Amino acid sequence: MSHSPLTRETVASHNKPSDLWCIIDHKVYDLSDFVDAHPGGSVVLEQVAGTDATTAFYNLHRQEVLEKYSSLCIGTLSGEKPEVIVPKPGDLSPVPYAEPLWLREEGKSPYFKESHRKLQRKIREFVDRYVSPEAMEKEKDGSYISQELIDRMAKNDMLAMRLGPGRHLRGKNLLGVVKGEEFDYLHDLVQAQEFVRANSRGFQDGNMAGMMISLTAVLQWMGNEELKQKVAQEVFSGKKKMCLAITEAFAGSDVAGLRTTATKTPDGKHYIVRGTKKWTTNGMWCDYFVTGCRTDKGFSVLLIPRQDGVETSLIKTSYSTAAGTAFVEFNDVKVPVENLLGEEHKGFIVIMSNFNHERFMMCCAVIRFSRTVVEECLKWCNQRIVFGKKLIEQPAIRQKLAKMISHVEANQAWLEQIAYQMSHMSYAQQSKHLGGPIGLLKSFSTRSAHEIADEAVNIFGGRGLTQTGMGRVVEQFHRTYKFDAILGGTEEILADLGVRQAMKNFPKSML
Ligand code: HEM
Repeated sequence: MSHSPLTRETVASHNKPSDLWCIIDHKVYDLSDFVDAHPGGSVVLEQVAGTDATTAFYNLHRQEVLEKYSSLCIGTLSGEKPEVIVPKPGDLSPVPYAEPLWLREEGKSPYFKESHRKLQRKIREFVDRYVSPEAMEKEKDGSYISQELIDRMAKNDMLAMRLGPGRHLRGKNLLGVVKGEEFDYLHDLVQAQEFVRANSRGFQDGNMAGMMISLTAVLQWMGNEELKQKVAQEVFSGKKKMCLAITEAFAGSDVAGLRTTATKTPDGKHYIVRGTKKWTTNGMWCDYFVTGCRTDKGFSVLLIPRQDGVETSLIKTSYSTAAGTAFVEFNDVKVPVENLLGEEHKGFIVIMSNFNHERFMMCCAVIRFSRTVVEECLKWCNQRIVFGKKLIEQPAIRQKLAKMISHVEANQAWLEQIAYQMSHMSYAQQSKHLGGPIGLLKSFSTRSAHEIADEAVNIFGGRGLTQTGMGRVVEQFHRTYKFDAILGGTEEILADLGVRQAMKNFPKSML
């Protein structure tokens, strides 16, 4: 920090490549030692040497660049005040439409009560402080989630919370603001949407998505109570990791086409599992695989611990390898019969039982990520100057934004309504009445994501195709939104499910 008062005149005198200062948002930056390291080159900095470069800077950079390089700042201009809002961990975004309506200062909601608001604040701060920095790093270098973050989440019951409401939360005081017994699907929506704000799609799945879709099967269907408690404790405490291994190269949704076999040993004490699985999220580092197998009279689900004969290799997909997506091979793996989940040959129901929750989580996520893309576009359009005016001043751009905002708000409203219904229905009622609507919402919200990604890239131009800099989030969304359209049931299958379920409940008489 400089000790003498900083004035615009003093800054103007530091206008040479070897002595280069400039002003950004009323703050003075000494760029003399940074000129040669600047990713945008030295020439552009020399062009603004000694001047107020605020407009030029925000036309090309994200605010986070200034936070990263804060050491270059030597002080604030005497008598002036910075105007740019720098968010603190936990803050809501001041950008219109960047938060769902219920979260805005003026926002009311028939659904969200004080405990939802309290939980939202706690999780936002946690994500800003601990999840986002790691997520950005891992998304980039493709390495896996740290044990430190897993431990931190486990300590705060966040792993258990992410399985949704249920008996596993009994007796817990979640983040000190919600009793486990009171945690409903609106709390669930809150936690899911807050975690997505780390804006790292591969890491988002790398952050225990495998556990979210597999441990439920163990809790609900494992017959041996002692083994169930042991495994649940290991996973909720973050000591062991679990994933769901159903899809194969041969078959995805078509379970009848699976080729992994589980054959009982003559003494009836074990199964011998042989086969392969593909696109197993988190498979690279998991200790347990909830695995779909063909048994002699049908389909069965087994909890397979990692052991000799289980091999995992990394599959590179469009998102980061931080998700740990694996090709899994079971080469004559011996599994005790106690590890069977549900009844032998009746495994379909075991797999089906978590579909609604999984898809609901995916809706929460893709709708929240779509909203962030809208926020990015609004910020960019307000910041970017082309043909002498801000992008937002172009009517064609405003049309695009209007469409994107409408998709997000409509989907969020539908999502909240479904979460409310889920909170007031038994598991059986949910299965009967909500499988279709959740399927339709997932299908529709990923179609919306398609529209939003398309418009966002057009708005950002080349930056929407560039993995660093201003368009980073838009580029990533455009590259990865298809994960939500494919995983957990494709758009077509889910749209069809929505209509078929409606027809099942159709009155018998002609209307
Ligand atoms: C404190 C001052 C500055 C810092 C720390 C800084 C840092 C950076 C960084 C990290 C990048 C890489 C892209 C990104 O992450 O956004 C970049 C790119 C760039 N910078 Fe700067 N910069 C500064 C000031 C300026 C100014 C004043 C100008 C121009 C007038 C400028 C022009 C550019 C250009 C043209 C690029 C390439 C951007 C693109 O292709 O989108 N920079 N800068």
